[in-house]
Amino acid sequence: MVDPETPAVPASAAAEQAEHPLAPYDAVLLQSFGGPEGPDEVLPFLRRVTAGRGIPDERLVEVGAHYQLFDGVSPINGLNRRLLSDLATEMEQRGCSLPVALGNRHTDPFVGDTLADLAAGGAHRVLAVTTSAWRCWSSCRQYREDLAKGVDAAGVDLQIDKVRPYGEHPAVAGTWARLLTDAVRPLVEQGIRPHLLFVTHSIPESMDETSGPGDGEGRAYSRDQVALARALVAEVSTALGVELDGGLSFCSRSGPPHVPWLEPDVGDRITELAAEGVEHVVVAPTGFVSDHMEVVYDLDTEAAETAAEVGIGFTRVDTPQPTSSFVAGLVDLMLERAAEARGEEPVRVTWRDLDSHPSVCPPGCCPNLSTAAPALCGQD
Ligand SMILES: CC1=C(CCC(=O)O)c2cc3nc(cc4[nH]c(cc5[nH]c(cc1n2)c(C)c5CCC(=O)O)c(CCC(=O)O)c4C)C(CCC(=O)O)=C3C
Ligand SMILES: [Fe+2]
Repeated sequence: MVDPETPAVPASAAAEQAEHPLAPYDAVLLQSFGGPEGPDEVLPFLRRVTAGRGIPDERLVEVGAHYQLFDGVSPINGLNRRLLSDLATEMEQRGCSLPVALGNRHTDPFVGDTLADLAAGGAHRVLAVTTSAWRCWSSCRQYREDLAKGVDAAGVDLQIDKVRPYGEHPAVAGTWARLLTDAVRPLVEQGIRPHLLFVTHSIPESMDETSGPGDGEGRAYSRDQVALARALVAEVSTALGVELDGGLSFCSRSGPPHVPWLEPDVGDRITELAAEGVEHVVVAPTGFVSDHMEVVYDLDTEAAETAAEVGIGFTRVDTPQPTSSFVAGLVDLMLERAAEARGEEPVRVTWRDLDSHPSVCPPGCCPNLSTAAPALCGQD
């Protein structure tokens, strides 16, 4: 019997919404850095990235030349478009489809424009997922500042949360373990004992020292990544039944020479390893989830050249992003964050015994050392 008082659609729609696995969110923002996609886009991009940052002009010319080697095209935007579509497919297959859109800091589509679009499409609560997995101002809080600026610029009323920093999640750490083991296995089978050289983006010492919660020990950026490097060395050694050696190094230093940045530089480290008698390096850019200019230039071009010069073998491990374990893992992280937003206490999965970190950044987390700026998704 049909009750004429009962609206047929709204009630079931409401029930369906309440049961949506990603509730309370109604849209997902994939948040990234952006990169140029043609020769004419390089300089404007570099000017935007370095505006007010005291990067010497020589460095801009040098970095511009790296991009021009690839016809001015960074791999980052294309890979992000692919990730967007992979995420949409995975979300659909797992019954948690929502609008999902890309918003960049430095190239179109910019975060503010994307947030305006999502709001115009009816979104109220947005879940942000950055393409940067680690904790420091540049890799975490600056994205939170982008959200605050974006909401302001768009003039929209959106509540935004973000997934926790996720370098230790199986999406990243577990995927690296598999990719690295697969890269090392054939070498070990040939009797080679490669050195496992992990690489992340260098940052100023001061940014590393202040990374992590304000009341913590600092150095969250380098400590988390050293912890991953150690766990991966142990994992690959066990998996292949050999005792391998390895450690973390850094690429893409910029800024004035008198300002200390994290070291050793990957090229210097390769030279040192060759002098120590190492015959092969396997380079895993664990600081990045996908190929960026830093990976295709600083590693595949420059570091590979250094290895050839000093006469040692060089293998670069693929980055996690195109794998199904990475894409599925990001969706797991989104579901975890949604459960937290509903007041549940989901298990925080991490790879091996690596530590996880809060989804809502604690006060003073990864401060902006030049100009304090409002940021979303934190307690301050
Ligand atoms: C920690 C970190 C990440 C990882 C986290 C994340 O992914 O966000 C990252 C990512 C990226 N950095 C990128 C490009 C650049 N970064 C620069 C400058 C800087 N990066 C820094 C740090 C980081 N950067 C820092 C402390 C500076 C100094 C000036 C400043 O404090 O801002 C400059 C200026 C020229 C130069 O000095 O090299 C460029 C062109 C691209 C795009 C690549 C592409 O096109 O494929 C991506 C993904
Ligand atoms: Fe950078």
